[in-house]
Amino acid sequence: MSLEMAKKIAAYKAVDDHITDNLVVGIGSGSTIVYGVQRLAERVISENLNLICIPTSFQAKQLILDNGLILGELDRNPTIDVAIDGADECDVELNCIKGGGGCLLQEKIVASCAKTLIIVADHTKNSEYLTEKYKKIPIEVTPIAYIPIKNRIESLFGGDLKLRMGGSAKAGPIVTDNGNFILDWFFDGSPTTDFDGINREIMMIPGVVDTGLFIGMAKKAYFGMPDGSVIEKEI
Ligand SMILES: O=C(CO)[C@H](O)[C@H](O)COP(=O)(O)O
Repeated sequence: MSLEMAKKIAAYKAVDDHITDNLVVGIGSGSTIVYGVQRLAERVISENLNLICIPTSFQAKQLILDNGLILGELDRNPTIDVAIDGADECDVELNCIKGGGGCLLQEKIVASCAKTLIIVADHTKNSEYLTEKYKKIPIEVTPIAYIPIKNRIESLFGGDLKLRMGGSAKAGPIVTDNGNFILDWFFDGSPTTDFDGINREIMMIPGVVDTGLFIGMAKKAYFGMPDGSVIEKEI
């Protein structure tokens, strides 16, 4: 089974297991959630569900609108029943690295407002510990502070921070939905690395807006497997 199909079966199962009528639903960002929104839209039509969807990015907002779902906002719906989102890596305790798509800030805000955060991913994201396979931790920063933050993190913890560039699609650095930069921290952790402590220290550095370390936030993860099965991990 292709990676795309693995993403799809994970997202479909998560939506089928967790979505019922009259919920406020957080909609994540990335390629896997696209299938989740497809399934939501199918079920809204076939079961006449009443759902309000809260986006985690410009992409998520467009997905909600393009699929004919009801767009909500945190001002009106600050409590979210269930948020469904992808991840770049997810460890045995369901701690995650997110932000590969550059949307980590709104993703973390929405996750923090959700009673339940569900992760949907293909099997390549399922790890023992963070940075086992995915070797970078995205950090959203205020543009004027990116060099001091880079220097500070490198001297505190080592590794190498690189400003995420737009490549051929954009000259210069990418700018997030919130007008910030992303520093990708290339860092090799181990099963004993204290990512919770590291996250807390990084969050204290002036100019850091948020990190892609989602510690203790997810309750359940669905991983689509090459054989067509879906592995479920729950805390
Ligand atoms: O955190 C994210 C975006 O900021 C995504 O959820 C993460 O990158 C996973 O994306 P995909 O579903 O494409 O693998």
